[in-house]
Amino acid sequence: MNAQPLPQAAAFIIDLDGTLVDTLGDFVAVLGAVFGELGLPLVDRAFVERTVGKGSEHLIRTTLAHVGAEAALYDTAWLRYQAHYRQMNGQFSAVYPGVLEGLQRLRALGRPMACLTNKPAAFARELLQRKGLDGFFDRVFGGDDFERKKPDPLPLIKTCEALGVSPASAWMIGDSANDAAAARAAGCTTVLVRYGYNHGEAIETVPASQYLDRLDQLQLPGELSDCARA
Ligand SMILES: O=C(O)COP(=O)(O)O
Ligand SMILES: [Mg+2]
Repeated sequence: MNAQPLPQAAAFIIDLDGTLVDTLGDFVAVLGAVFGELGLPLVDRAFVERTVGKGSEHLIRTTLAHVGAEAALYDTAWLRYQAHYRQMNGQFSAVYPGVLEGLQRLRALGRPMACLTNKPAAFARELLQRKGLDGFFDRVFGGDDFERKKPDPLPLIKTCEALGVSPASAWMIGDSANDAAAARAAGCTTVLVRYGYNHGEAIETVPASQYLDRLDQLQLPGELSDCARA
């Protein structure tokens, strides 16, 4: 139970991978294609699931290190990764149950909405469009739009600025400790989904105001019961 009343949500900022779309299949397919071309061992799905969420550069570097490849292969791997990702983006991905309904409900509230991901912005915009989710967002920002990525608060602070709201009145909905750390440091309210990728850790180890099994189960102030609050 939390004695502090939850702030009203003046804006919603929502993560992409692991929150709106299950993109693990895309990451596994793209890494498989790149590592196959480079003659490197392939990594399994569980490894990729633990490693996504901190941007493509981090994923490639960590995967190269994991298979014992030379770090000097990074530049080639990054170029091949982008080429394959462009081809496969969204092909092995699915929108999570409850996302469409949840976004429709939030959109109907008439408050500004942004998608904020560590994925490169071009891939993020293309994926949202391919999955029919682009129309819900006033702004979409990716990992290469700002100087630093989540868990740094900068992307959230800049997104709030772009939406014209203060961080203290914005709600960040994500799937990982990365999202929560950025939200906490920016001063946003944190909501976490239980079904995404939290670096191999149980999501409820990460402090949040609400944990959701589906996006359409988000409870807004006025609807919140004490037990729904962390
Ligand atoms: O690491 C990525 O590429 C994407 O991560 P995010 O959408 O969960 O921020
Ligand atoms: Mg995520």
